[in-house]
Amino acid sequence: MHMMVSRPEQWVKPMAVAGANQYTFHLEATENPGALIKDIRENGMKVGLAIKPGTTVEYLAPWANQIDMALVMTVEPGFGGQKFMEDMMPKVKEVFGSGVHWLRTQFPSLDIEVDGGVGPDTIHKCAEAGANMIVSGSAIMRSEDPRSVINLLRNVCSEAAQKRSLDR
Ligand SMILES: O=C(CO)[C@H](O)[C@H](O)COP(=O)(O)O
Repeated sequence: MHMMVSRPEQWVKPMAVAGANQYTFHLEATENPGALIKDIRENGMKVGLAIKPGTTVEYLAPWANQIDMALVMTVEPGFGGQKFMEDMMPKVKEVFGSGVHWLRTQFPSLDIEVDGGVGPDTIHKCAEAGANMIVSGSAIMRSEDPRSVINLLRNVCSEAAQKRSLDR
């Protein structure tokens, strides 16, 4: 579950009771991420931690060893159909030339999800940066052939992951 809500603390137990196996909350929405991570684990769920475009990845990094998935939003949260923000990709990967390496390099086994504006035109950027989980709404729902779009998105991510593991 991606809980795009304020006060995410209040929904942990209800979501666990409803059968959720992962609870993703927004870093910006809580004053105590550590306590919330502990509570989610104690309720038997995996932990996802999301950051909005305006939040730098340095705020997420201290929690990266305690979570299962980092979610880098590539649009402002709110609604589907927005334009993919390519300038979020350095949060996932390396900024060429600067020597700064981010999530995929520092946390090779972390699940990294991108959400917003992801489709056939933008998936290569996400996959090459190192995202291995994606959310895609409009690109699939507005397609005349959703199945082929899903297959394409899946294949591009798998091939990039395979290439990364061979390069290591
Ligand atoms: O919930 C979202 C933003 O708040 C998602 O980005 C959205 O549902 C994904 O849709 P799209 O692929 O059209 O960006």
